Amino acid sequence: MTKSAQLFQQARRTIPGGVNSPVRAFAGVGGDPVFMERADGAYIFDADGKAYIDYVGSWGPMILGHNHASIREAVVDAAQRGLSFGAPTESETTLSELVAELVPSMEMVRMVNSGTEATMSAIRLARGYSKRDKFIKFEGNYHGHGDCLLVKAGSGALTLGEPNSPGVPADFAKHTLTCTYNDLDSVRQTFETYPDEVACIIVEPVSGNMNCVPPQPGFLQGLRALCDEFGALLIFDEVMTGFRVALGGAQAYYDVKPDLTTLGKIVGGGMPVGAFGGRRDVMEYLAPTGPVYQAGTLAGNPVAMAAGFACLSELRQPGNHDYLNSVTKQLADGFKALADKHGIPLATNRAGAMFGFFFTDQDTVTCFKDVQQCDTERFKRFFHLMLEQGIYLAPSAFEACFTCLAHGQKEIDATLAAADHAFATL
Ligand SMILES: Cc1ncc(COP(=O)(O)O)c(CN[C@@H](CN)CCC(=O)O)c1O
Repeated sequence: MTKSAQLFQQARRTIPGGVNSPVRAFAGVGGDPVFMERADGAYIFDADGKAYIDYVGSWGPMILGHNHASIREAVVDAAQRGLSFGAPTESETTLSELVAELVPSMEMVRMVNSGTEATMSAIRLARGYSKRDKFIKFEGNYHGHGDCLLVKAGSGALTLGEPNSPGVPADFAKHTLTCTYNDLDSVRQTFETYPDEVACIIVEPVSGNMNCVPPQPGFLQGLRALCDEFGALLIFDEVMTGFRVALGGAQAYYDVKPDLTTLGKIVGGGMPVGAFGGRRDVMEYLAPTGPVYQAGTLAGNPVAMAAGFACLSELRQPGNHDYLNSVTKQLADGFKALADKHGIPLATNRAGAMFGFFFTDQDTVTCFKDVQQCDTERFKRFFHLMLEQGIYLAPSAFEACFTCLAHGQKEIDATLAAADHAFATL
């Protein structure tokens, strides 16, 4: 028995499913999860010492590559002054100012501990500010596990086939209105059905939780116009796309300005950080300046702030996003060319430093229903063929692949060689 298998057997005795987040459990691909022990650059190493080229990157945060010296040194330096004070520190202002500089729509920022906290808080703020109860989300979008958000969610919930999670009272779900991604008519119809009741739209400006599905031309601009027409706030959930699709996020890439933005993952550089922010008049409605309550013991933790600041300071260096885009294009185009070579129907999507591939003969994949028609059984076989060859993809057909600055030509060539073999063997 491998050490990873032993660790999994032991973990399941005290941790549900042996994991602290369901998508890690390999339920979407079958087999047992691989226990990892360390990571460096583009590589992650399992408990048995096997190396993998990593395209999960801790589900997005590791855009510099693992164990980056500037983040590690910042964390060690901050930790030497104490881990947490429960009092304001300069480090929170320093990171908030950097976020506001890189994402100008975020005039004010509140730090939290996860993407889920960011989205649930942003929705509460939008509801409090607008004095409206309903909000619009999209099928296949995932915004964390807040009760009102686990309605036709993507990501883990989709993989586990329980889009409407038990434990969410119907009264919570009834105010969540679900529309079709890339379908502005479905949004207009919903607004017209509830003309003065919709507080906000929350959207992944590039979907990454039904695998990678970018917005069709005009979709995000249309959501902006509909929110303005019906007096709702537009929330971009950039937990995944923030600083990844472009340095300024998907809102910079597509030039659409939301009222609120949620962040996670990269903003913490691998430490537990989420954030939400936006228009000053809206954000000042938040306690203690306003009546909408939100709080957190470890929010703005100085060690985590140091990690996030180091990560963004490094990432913003000139040329980095051009490099990430070129790596992502090479991989997506390479997968497509190799699938064609082997007569495997495959569609690919990409946006900035994220990409996805779908086993389907559809020309395009633009919404949840398109994704549902894809061959997930073929994905499972492909996933394991790649894992055996030392390529660590997201263990779900409904997750995107993430590139990082440590992915060099050697890693790209090795990944495409492994894909060539996997496509030939499918
Ligand atoms: C767009 C978007 N919004 C919110 C979240 C929730 O963030 P967290 O609470 O997991 O930090 C996420 C989390 N993403 C998943 C993977 N797609 C995290 C992985 C996991 O659940 O373990 C997200 O992608």
